[in-house]
Amino acid sequence: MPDTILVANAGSSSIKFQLFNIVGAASGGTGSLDLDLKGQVEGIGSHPRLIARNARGEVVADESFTAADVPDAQAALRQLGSWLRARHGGAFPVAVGHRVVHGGPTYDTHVAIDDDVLAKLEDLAPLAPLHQPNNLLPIRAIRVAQPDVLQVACFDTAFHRGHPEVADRYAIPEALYRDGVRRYGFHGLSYEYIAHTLPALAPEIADGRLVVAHLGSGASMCAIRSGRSLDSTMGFTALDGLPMGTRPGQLDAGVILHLLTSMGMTADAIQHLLYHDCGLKGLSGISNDVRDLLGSDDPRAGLALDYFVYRSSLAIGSLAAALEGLDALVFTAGIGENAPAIRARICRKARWLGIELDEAANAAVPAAGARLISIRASRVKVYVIPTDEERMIAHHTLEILGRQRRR
Ligand SMILES: Nc1ncnc2c1ncn2[C@@H]1O[C@H](COP(=O)(O)OP(=O)(O)O)[C@@H](O)[C@H]1O
Ligand SMILES: CC(=O)OP(=O)(O)O
Ligand SMILES: [Mg+2]
Repeated sequence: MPDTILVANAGSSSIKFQLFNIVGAASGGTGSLDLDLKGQVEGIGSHPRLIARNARGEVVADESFTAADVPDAQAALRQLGSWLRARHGGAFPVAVGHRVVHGGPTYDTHVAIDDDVLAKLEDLAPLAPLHQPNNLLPIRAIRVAQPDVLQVACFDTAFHRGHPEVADRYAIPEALYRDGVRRYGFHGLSYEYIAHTLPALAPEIADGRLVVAHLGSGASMCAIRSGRSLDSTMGFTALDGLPMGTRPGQLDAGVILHLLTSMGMTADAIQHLLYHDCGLKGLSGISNDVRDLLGSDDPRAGLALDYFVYRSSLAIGSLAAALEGLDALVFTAGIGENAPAIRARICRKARWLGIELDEAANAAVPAAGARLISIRASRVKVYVIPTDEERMIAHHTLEILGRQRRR
C-alpha cells in the first residue's frame, strides 16, 4: 500500500476532501501525488449532499441529507469522518493537510502543526468565525486519535502576504496595523493554484495582469501580476469585498456602529447577522445558493443576483486599476465554474475594459476542465479554470513531509 496524504478543506457551505497516494518516493525523492479519492459534503445547511469519486471519476458515494441532519460544518465533518473510516478501515494517511483560513500576521507560509501553532491558530478564530473553528476541529481530533501523524496548516492568507504596503494598510493609526489590523485577503490557496496552472494552461496570459474571480459561497477577487498577488477584495476578515452566500461584502463601518448604539444589538448578534444572515440570503430572503436564486421568479431573488453581478463588475474595474490594465479575467469556484448566466452578466458589464465574451463557448455545457470563453478578438482573455485548493494543500503538505523525512 502506498503512503497517502489526506486533505481537508472546510468552506462556508462545504467540506471538501481529497486523498492522494504518494508515488515515486521510494527512490529517495519527495515523490509525487496521485489522486485516489475526491469529494465533498456540499450544501451544508440547505441541501446537504455527500458525493465522492474515485480516481477514474466514478461516483463511489452519493448520499443526501436533510438540513436538520446536517445543519452545520461540524455535523458534516462527522458524516465525512465516519464515511472515510468505513471506506479505509485501519489505514491512516502519513500526513493530513488542512486549509486554515486565517494565518494572521505570524504565518506567511504553510507550517507543520504543533501545540504552539495550534494555540496561535485558535487565537485567530474570532477573525474567521465561519471557518477557523471548522478548520481546527479535525486537527484537534486527529491529534488525539493519531498524535504521530504529521498535520500541516495551509493558509488562505499566505499567498497575499507580499502585497505592497498601500494594499496591506487601512487608513487607521499605525499602532493598530502593528497589532495586526491589516488587509490579509483570503482564498489564497485557490489563487495560488490558478497562478501555478497558468504557465502550462494559458502561457500567453501567465505573466500578464490578471483578475481572478473566486466566486463561491465565499467570494473574492484577486489582482495577480506575474504569478503574484497584488491586491484582493477581502481584508482583515472574510467579510469584506463582494457579497457572498450569507456575508454582505463591503459595508460602511458606520452601519456596525449604528447597530451597536442606536439599535442596541450585542456584538454576538451583529457577528451572527454579518456571517449568517446577509449576502444573497439576506437580500433575497430566499436562499444563499445561486442555484435556488436562478430558479426563482421572485423579484427579491432577482435583486440579490443583480447586486452580486453589479458588485462583481465594480471589483473587476477596481482591481484592473490596481494592475494599471487588464490582460485576462479568470472565473473559478462554485459560481464561477458552474453559472454561465452570472459569468455572462458580469462580462457584459465589464465590456468597457475590452472583454468580449464568446456567448456560445460560455453557455456550452462543459466537459470539466479549463476553457477559454472570450472571442478570439477579445483584447482581454476570459477563462474558466476549475480551482483545486485541495491539490495545492497536498502539494505543500508533501513538501513539508519531504523536509521532515530528509532531516
Ligand atoms: N450549477 C451551479 N449553478 C449555479 N451556482 C452554483 C452551481 N453549483 C454551485 N453553485 C454555487 O456555488 C456555491 C458553492 O461554491 P463553493 O466554491 O463550493 O463554496 P464553498 O467552498 O465556500 O463552500 C453554492 O452555494 C452555489 O451558490
Ligand atoms: C474565505 C472564504 O470565504 O472561504 P469559502 O469561500 O470557502 O467560504
Ligand atoms: Mg471554498
